[in-house]
Amino acid sequence: MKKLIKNGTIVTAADTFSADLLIENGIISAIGTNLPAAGAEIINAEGRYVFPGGIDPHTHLDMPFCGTVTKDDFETGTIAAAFGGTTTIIDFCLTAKGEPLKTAIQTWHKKSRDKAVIDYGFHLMIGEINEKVLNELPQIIEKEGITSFKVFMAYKNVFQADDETLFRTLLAAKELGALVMVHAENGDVIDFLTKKALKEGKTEPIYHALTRPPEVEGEATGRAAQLAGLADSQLYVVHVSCADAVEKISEARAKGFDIWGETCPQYLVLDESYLEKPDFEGAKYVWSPPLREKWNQEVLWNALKTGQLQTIGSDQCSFDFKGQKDLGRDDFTKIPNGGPTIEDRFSILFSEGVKKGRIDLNQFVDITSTRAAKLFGLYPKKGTISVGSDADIVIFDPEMERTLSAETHNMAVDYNAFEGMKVRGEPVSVLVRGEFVIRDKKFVGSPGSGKYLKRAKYKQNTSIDQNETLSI
Ligand SMILES: NC(=O)NCCC(=O)O
Ligand SMILES: [Zn+2]
Ligand SMILES: [Zn+2]
Repeated sequence: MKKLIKNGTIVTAADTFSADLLIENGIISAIGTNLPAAGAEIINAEGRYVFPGGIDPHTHLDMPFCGTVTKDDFETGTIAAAFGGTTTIIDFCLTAKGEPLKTAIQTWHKKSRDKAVIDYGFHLMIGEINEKVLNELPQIIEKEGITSFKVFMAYKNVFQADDETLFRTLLAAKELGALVMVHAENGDVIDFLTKKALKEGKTEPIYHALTRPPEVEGEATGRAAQLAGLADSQLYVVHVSCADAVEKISEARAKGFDIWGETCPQYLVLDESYLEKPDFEGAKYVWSPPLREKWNQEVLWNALKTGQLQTIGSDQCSFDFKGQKDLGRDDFTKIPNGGPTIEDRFSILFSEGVKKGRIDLNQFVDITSTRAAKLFGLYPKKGTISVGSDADIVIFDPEMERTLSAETHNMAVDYNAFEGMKVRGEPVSVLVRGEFVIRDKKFVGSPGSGKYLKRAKYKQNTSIDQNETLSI
């Protein structure tokens, strides 16, 4: 059905202006005033911002990890994402050594197909590089439209890949048109430090942070950047948590390397002291990389403002406190790493970023949506408000207040990492391809309505201006 969003303030990464928006067949068909209203449902957005739907480029839904499986699956996770103003996610498809990549992708399709309520794509984990993998990659790009690969430099004996694998992945990605993402922490050094800590009887959650100091993130970030430079390839560093890593990304960018960085809401507003909460509550705040000393937060905000970091991913990877985080009560290395963040990514960035003057409104849109669309081959179908784009829209009340809490959140987990935090600015209604998924703060979507997105290839050094229309 035709819809006309009237009287709102449209905000893109480049502009802020008052105009109406006509939606036909799921696409934005006109932007302007005095648009033809005949037969259209009128939606009044007076006093509200009209943003392009958020794109969360970093989620782990229904993912086996640390001896358990993340609590949120593609249904609960995408419903929560939609409440939070996100209309597209890109989830990490795990692979296993020796198993065809295609099998892993089929598993991820099965997990998501009948459940997602918003659109979604996959990044593909690369754990090994051999002839079989190299033969499969071109088809994965062409047929599946998966144009980003993920290499873990940490989680020794689980996901960690060696430098040869990373380097060869960078070379393959350059040739094939994919973006290489890295979890940049030195897994070997962490392995040594964690074993040493346990030997010394240090078992509490805080030792998770103390055995993964900023230097191990800075070192791995610098190493990955150098290898990307040597391969003349492209690199995206996920979940940047500290000044050491920002510095390495900035240095590499200053040399002209094609390098991008993402941070996450938890690193912007939480700090290392949370891991010291009594009664094992610190386990709720176990992320890798870990939360850092508070002063790092302003470094991250400043990097977003100045463009040294370009995106915000939730790194949604939720585990219940009871029954899952509990696994590590006597040994911090057994605490499942990750937390519930998919729902609050957008609001935290708006409230703490725009409302506190750390970033402006257009930067907010760029960081939460447009830049990820450009980097991951979705622009301009996704990530902006323009004629011909998918009508993925967030109608946002900039003054509405909410207190983040497990009692009211829509994620499936039994705690909220930001419990008690007050945010100002909230999505009121959210549309995906012209259909309401959230309407006046109520879920009205349906599981399985989310569409799998085949993504365009990465174009080196041009992603910022990548402007072609995609036929997906
Ligand atoms: N970040 C985290 O602690 N958990 C999710 C997996 C990952 O991204 O490393
Ligand atoms: Zn990671
Ligand atoms: Zn992650």
